[in-house]
Amino acid sequence: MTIVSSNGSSRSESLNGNSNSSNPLKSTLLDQVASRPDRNTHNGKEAQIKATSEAAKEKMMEAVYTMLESVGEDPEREGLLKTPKRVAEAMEYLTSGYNQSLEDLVNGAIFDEGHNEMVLVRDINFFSLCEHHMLPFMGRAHVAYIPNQKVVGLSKLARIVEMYARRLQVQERLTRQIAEAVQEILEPQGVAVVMEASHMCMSMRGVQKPGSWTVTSAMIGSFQDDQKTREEFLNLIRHQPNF
Ligand SMILES: Nc1nc2c(ncn2[C@@H]2O[C@H](COP(=O)(O)OP(=O)(O)OP(=O)(O)O)[C@@H](O)[C@H]2O)c(=O)[nH]1
Ligand SMILES: [Zn+2]
Repeated sequence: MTIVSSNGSSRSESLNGNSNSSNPLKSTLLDQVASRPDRNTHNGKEAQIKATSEAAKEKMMEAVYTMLESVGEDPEREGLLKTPKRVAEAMEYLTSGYNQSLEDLVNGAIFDEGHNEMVLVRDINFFSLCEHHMLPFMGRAHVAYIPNQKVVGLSKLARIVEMYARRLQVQERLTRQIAEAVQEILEPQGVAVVMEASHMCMSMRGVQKPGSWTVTSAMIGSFQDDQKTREEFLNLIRHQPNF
């Protein structure tokens, strides 16, 4: 369920899971992943995910040069001479999540601890780009899971957020991809992800509502099926730490 709150005013308490809780978890997830590729399909085929090549970088620089001309600037003036290169490098970094894989990122940091209580990493800052305007949206992610004996290195949860955020995204898909990735690597009893973000395409332009923020959630397994577990998670992400 997605909650959109304008100017921080009306954050709802009722983050419910979606309606497919009766299906076997694994096959449901596989179906969901298959029907929700990282990038839009093109002519029915999934786009190839590959590292930015030198040729691609050159094309990006040419495009920036053209944009500078198109806004009436002189791309040859001193202050703008290096701008196409800078923008191309910035874009390469901001979309670097396309070149990462879950396997490399986790790097085997999965430990059999026999721990079965909730693990939550809160307030993971993230920056992403919306796929509609290629403008930033940024905020905080909260990622929790209830282990099934196995736990993952804590930093890996933040790295998963980072990998999917460094792509062209919509917030709902980003939230779901993070939850599915944790499900895939750990097969835990449940996963919950909440993301709170502010979209520059709604602040700097368009509807121009600075201060509005969007909350999205993805709940899997026990977080979806058990209201108490979900409430415990929601209370924990609201709790103010004393340090
Ligand atoms: N659901 C969702 N929508 C998003 C996200 N990021 C941007 N958008 C929206 O994508 C929509 C694109 O709408 P369009 O009408 O095609 O584009 P537009 O004319 O630029 O729309 P406005 O932003 O309303 O000016 C806008 O409503 C954006 O607010 C996101 O992460 N999730
Ligand atoms: Zn946008």
